[in-house]
Amino acid sequence: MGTGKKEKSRIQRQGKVTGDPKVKGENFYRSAKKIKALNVLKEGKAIRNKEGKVVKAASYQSRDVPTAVIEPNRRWFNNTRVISQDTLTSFREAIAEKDKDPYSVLLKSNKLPMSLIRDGPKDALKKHQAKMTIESEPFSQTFGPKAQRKRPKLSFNTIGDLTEHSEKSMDTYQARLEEIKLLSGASGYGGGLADDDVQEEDFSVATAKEAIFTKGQSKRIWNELYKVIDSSDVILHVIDARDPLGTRCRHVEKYLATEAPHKHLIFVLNKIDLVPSKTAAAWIRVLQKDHPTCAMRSSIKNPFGRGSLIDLLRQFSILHKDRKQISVGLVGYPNVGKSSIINALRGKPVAKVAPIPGETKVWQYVTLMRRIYLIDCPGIVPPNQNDTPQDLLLRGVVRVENVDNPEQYIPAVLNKVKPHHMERTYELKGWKDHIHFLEMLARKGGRLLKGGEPDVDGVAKMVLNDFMRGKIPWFTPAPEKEEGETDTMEGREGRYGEMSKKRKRDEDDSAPATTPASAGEDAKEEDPENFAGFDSDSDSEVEEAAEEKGEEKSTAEDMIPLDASSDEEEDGEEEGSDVEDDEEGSDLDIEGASELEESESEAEAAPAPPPKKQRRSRK
Ligand SMILES: Nc1nc2c(ncn2[C@@H]2O[C@H](COP(=O)(O)OP(=O)(O)OP(=O)(O)O)[C@@H](O)[C@H]2O)c(=O)[nH]1
Repeated sequence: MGTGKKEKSRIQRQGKVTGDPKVKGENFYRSAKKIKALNVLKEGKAIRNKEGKVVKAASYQSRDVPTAVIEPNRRWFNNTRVISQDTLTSFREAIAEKDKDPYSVLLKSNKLPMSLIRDGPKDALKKHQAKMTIESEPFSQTFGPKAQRKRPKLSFNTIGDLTEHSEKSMDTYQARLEEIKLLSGASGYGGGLADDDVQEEDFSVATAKEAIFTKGQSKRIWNELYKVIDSSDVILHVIDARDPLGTRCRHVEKYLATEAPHKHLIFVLNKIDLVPSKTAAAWIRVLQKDHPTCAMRSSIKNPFGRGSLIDLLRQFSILHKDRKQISVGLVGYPNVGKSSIINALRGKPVAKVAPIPGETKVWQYVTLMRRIYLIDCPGIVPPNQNDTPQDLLLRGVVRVENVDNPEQYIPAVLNKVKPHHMERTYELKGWKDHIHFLEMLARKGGRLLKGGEPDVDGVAKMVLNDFMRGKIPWFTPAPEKEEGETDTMEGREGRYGEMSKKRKRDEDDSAPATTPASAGEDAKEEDPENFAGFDSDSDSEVEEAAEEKGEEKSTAEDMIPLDASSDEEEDGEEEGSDVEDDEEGSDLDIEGASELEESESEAEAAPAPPPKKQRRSRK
């Protein structure tokens, strides 16, 4: 016997005609619904009185709720797990420990009850209590003569007072705005800012700054940053090894921790060839407490740390196997070497590198491997009221040629660099103050103005450039070691580092070395394997020379605007990059945005992320 359909066709086939509905097949079995309906009929009809009114309703007509005990069952609450308080506590502790550890990654955190872990029982209780207070406080306690709640102190009682107050504060605000505009050089809007731009600026800073000291703070640059962060799965925060705290951008760290905790943040301590290896190691120790940290010397010919960084990125790409590719964004202060890292990783000049800040104008994509894309971001400077122009200048944020009275920053340079390093670098001795130093230097180099006056301004700019480009050795010592930490700064006296013996020997024997290569020798001496120093024809030197000659610097020849349709270009013939030999494949391409829509001078001190839909996303 088959199913209804089969049975029907069998009957038809055999030519049997049957009127018997009981034959197995269609309608043979009664459904549960039908059985229920039949049972209702069995239970009898309603009892009616003589007049035909219902005295006792039939069971199917009754509206009484039947008394029944339902056995409780955990399965009612779908997808729940019941665990004891102890298990919850130990789970909470274990996960919180993993969550804090920068070296472990919590994948699929959305499947874990993270609110239980993050808020903790006490916080949750407090929140609940606060809510309850608001909800349960009776009207009489809140308002009226017996009110217990404190009244807010308002300086006005009527709506008229309020209007007057707001008008007054608007007037003072405008007056203050005018005053700051005058002080900041944007007076009469002759500072090159359009009327609207000036309106947009946040002049809440306590001290007026020259416009050039707001570089890297414009709304456009911060929009670029948020675009890069949005599009990246891994963020490489590039830090200058000479001033790790100064070039550490805590704003980005905080933003990632609160807004995008699923993105991986890695510190890359760049330019380690310019600091002694022990200092680099000490800073790595400090930084890696917060996030995984890699050390880099970004040179195409002689890089350091390239292999381990590529390995790390590969691990992240394996971690996100489900994705077609991962994007790695490089962010950080201007001139810390973001583009140089990209070039070092690729093993050839693909991104524009220059010894001047603000060379990268817009974000650009570079393919490292088939599954790993790199995104270069323009240098950003988090606005900080405590940062003086001097701090910003010495961090390399500002282009020295644009600075007025550069000699005013020389005392800070002399303060940061050990005197004998200055003496060796410039072969000078016995200056009384910074002006005397500049005059001596100008006379020595024959940099004289009309009438034999020393060109103090020009020499001061040269010294500032030498300071920023690593020609003058300097670095910030790492904080004191904690108990149990082995690496020390022994043998180094004072606040700032000593030159290595080898460098001293070299310089005794020959002319003073004033190149980054020589600064790199410090590290080389201490750890010859790791810190081989830049070659004499290193990037910075080549570029500097090119800059002096007015030549074009190394750039990506084939910069394609981001919006351009060619998303992936095959470029498998390049040499010198073992990245290309990656088993993943070798489709290498570069994309860059060439158009620069807005002027960078539009400084805005509030780098809040724009709404996501406004950011230009590549995805
Ligand atoms: N000595 C040394 N110099 C480096 C290193 N990395 C970069 N530089 C130099 O630092 C300067 C700035 O490098 P860039 O790669 O242009 O820096 P950036 O962060 O991209 O700068 P922006 O375009 O302003 O964002 C260049 O002169 C590089 O040669 C390094 O590891 N060691």
